[in-house]
Amino acid sequence: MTVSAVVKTYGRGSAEVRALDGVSAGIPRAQFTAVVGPSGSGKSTLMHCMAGLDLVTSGSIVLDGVEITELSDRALTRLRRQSIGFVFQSFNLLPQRTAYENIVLPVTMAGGPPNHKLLDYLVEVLWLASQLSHRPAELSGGQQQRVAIARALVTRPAVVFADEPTGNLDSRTGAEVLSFLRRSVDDLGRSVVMVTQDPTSAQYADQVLTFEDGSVIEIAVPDADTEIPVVPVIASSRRPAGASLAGCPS
Ligand SMILES: Nc1ncnc2c1ncn2[C@@H]1O[C@H](COP(=O)(O)OP(=O)(O)OP(=O)(O)O)[C@@H](O)[C@H]1O
Repeated sequence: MTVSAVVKTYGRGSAEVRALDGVSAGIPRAQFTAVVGPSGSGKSTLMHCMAGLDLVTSGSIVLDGVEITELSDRALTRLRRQSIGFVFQSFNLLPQRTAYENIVLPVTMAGGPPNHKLLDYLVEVLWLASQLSHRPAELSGGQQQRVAIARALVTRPAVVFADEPTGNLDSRTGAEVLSFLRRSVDDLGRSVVMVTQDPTSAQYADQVLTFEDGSVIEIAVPDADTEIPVVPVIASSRRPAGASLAGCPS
């Protein structure tokens, strides 16, 4: 995904806010990109524009060769359903549906059957086997976020956008969630873009875009040899060697 000279303004005249002030950045395929910066610097606005949830004022955003800023509403909706997965701070699960129904919802809404090999894999690595029949209110925050990650990955999207995915979790549970996002890059070849205010979360990323006042002021590549925090079961290195998904359809 390539973002070129993107400007996004809200309001007019003296009330105009320039949320994005000519942002350019590459989002490499099958890599984990973290977007960091102070509150109000434009991180969420960029993510909403990249996900086709908000229109740019000017500039270009290309996903898999498609200029998404020129798509119709209908085409954008299709793009979001087929090519984009979302993970939100507040989980956004449907309260009346079970964990299983929430996970497969994007596939059933598109009229297709779920890919059972992928589904089995997601349920196993996200430790959800014993929670599938539970409703969200019966799950912990970490369990709900793991359901949301499975839901985001079940359509095999080109990009997963995660907006403060650990914001409502304690640090240990947050580390688990970050490890799962890391694995969705390493094991399933997904591209992940995560907005976060937490600098330690950015340690899980391959590249870190730092925002200030609507502009990217730094693009950094964290040291690949840096150890990231250890969480149970999941390996501690940036590229976990254990429990790989060999043979799992990506
Ligand atoms: N719908 C909107 N209408 C008007 N102004 C907006 C709107 N959305 C965002 N803004 C403004 O655009 C700027 C960037 O906001 P944005 O939410 O992208 O920042 P952020 O870095 O994601 O902040 P936070 O970390 O607090 O979520 C801010 O000045 C914000 O007030």
